[in-house]
Amino acid sequence: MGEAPAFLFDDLLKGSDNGVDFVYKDRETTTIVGKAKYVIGDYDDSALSIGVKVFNDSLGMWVYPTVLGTKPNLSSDLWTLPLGEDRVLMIKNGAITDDNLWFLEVDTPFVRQQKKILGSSNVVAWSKGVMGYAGKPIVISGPSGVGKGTLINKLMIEFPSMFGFSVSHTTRAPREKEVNGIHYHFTERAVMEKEIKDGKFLEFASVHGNLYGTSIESVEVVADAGKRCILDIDVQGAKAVRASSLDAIFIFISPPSCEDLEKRLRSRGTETEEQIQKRLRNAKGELDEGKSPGLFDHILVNDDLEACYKTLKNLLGLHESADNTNQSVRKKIGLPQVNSVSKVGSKIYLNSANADIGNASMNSFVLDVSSRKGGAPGRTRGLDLYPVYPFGGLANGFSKLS
Ligand SMILES: Nc1ncnc2c1ncn2[C@@H]1O[C@H](COP(=O)(O)OP(=O)(O)OP(=O)(O)O)[C@@H](O)[C@H]1O
Ligand SMILES: Nc1nc2c(ncn2[C@@H]2O[C@H](COP(=O)(O)O)[C@@H](O)[C@H]2O)c(=O)[nH]1
Repeated sequence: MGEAPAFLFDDLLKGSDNGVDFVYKDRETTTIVGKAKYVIGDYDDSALSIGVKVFNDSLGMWVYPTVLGTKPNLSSDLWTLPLGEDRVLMIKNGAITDDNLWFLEVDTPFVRQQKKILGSSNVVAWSKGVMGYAGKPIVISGPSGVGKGTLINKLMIEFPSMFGFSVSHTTRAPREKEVNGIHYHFTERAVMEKEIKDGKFLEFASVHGNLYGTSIESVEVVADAGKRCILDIDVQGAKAVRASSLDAIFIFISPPSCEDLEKRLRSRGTETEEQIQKRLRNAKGELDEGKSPGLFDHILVNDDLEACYKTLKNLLGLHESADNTNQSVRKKIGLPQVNSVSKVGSKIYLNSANADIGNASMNSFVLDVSSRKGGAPGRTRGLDLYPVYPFGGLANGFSKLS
């Protein structure tokens, strides 16, 4: 039996409180967070996605912020409400299950970090809400040739529906068997630099003379597929991600010796002698940095490949060999057409116009955001949505996420 809502059903039907705003015909909602007023809607006829503008009190004018992350598609039937001091929750009425809950982050650690990078105080970021948890993203780092890619491939082959690879961008030339969009997004330096300036990257670094980076989209694409994201990035990138709001597990792969590392780089046969020397020189610094306190959660020595893979699986909690341990427990329930929204603590009560007091179980929903995790970049996980009877209690057959 669930917890009784701490209010009367009539309050729900009255709707708007706690800063909740609804749009149907006016085409935009207004939500006040702190001292700023955020207007969300489809006020721009030429746009394909939902627009955001902010009333800046100190300037006394409207500003159009840089909007990061995948933007929600247009909808003129929206609810918005503030969630704390750092984000706005947006509910798209009648949208498909995976597109109905969105968070506009206005002052989260990620947004603050991006404001610094972009040198602008007008930055916001969208993050799509998903039910349940997919496991935390995994950052795998270590010197070139240590076997990161080999270990990641083994995971992806054994657990294809659980893991997704974050496809990085790079300015280096493709190797013989590398495919654009699968191994990397191969790109021109000028294009990548422009995209970095536009705030499209979670992290980027100059590695062995080329530019490499993880775009926000590459992490989001994996999260959207309900998979756990694996990032293969260098130590500088790992540091940047550690400093970001991406809640990840950080694993450093170390070689048994520098001689073994050299042998592996040579046996791979993908680099020129000059490039091998450069990678080996850089490896020394990376091996020292790998030991930096607080940076990596786990350090694995990749001596015997099978033994190292087994240790990796154990620390990721993958004791079974079949791909049947999908940690994503996303519940797929659709929302009714919501006609009133009310917020009590971290629970948002959603009611349909068709609510029939006698049989309202499927018309009254609680969206519980108390176990919310993650956020931009990526997705906001850990949401729970369950139908309730108007005077308390969970509807039959549903359990709360715990
Ligand atoms: N434990 C191991 N023992 C021997 N060889 C290994 C081991 N692990 C990986 N290798 C081999 O070492 C070479 C380099 O491995 P891999 O390409 O996976 O390294 P990497 O860390 O991904 O390198 P980069 O950072 O340059 O992409 C490959 O030829 C691979 O087959
Ligand atoms: N900081 C980042 N480092 C990255 C990214 N993608 C890959 N890498 C690292 O670069 C080196 C070299 O890779 P290679 O494919 O040229 O051998 C290696 O250490 C990778 O981990 C990234 O997006 N960001």
